[in-house]
Amino acid sequence: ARGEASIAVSGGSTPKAFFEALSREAIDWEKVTVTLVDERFVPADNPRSNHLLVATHLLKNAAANARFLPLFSPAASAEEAAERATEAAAVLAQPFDIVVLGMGNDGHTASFFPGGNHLAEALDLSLPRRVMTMEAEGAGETRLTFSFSSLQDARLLVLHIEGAEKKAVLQKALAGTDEAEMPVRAVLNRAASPVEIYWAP
Ligand SMILES: O=C(O)[C@H](O)[C@@H](O)[C@H](O)[C@H](O)COP(=O)(O)O
Repeated sequence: ARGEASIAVSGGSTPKAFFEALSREAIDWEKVTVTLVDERFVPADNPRSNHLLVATHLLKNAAANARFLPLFSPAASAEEAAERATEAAAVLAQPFDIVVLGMGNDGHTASFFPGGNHLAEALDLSLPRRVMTMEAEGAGETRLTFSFSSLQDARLLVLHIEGAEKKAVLQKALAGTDEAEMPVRAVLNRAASPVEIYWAP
């Protein structure tokens, strides 16, 4: 419809089967830009890299022709890499056509972790679309993440989760409003776009 499309996907273990299936979809992938909701601040050859995950499971078959916009770059600091990613992402039409979020058992989504050093800022809708850094107890390495303002008005906003434990975590998130405790609540309660929840056993 617009001659191009963008999709921001999450990393972690949940999306692998989804990526494998999507990679075989016969669409005009050369008009699609794939990017990441968030990334670990590691190079693409590091097993913790979400770029590596997407390259392995999605950017192949029909989807090999898609454009990919990484968040990581070998900058002197995560902050510098975040600034570069923000500039690179600015060429994409806004809002994202599709955003696919995961959720951790601690109620994080993207890299919006409970206790994250930039969590309040990340969830502040008065701040512009950007890629920013995040550090938190449960995050492992420093993260690069799109802000909530970048993600919350996607034309299609999806929360993709699997298993009984995450179903219980989702129920707990839906039962409360404290976003510092469970940052996924920002998506569930304040996103401009309706959230389509896909749960598999
Ligand atoms: O970089 C990441 O890890 C993801 O973006 C993160 O937000 C993920 O969606 C959740 O941690 C769920 O991960 P699992 O699918 O592995 O449970």
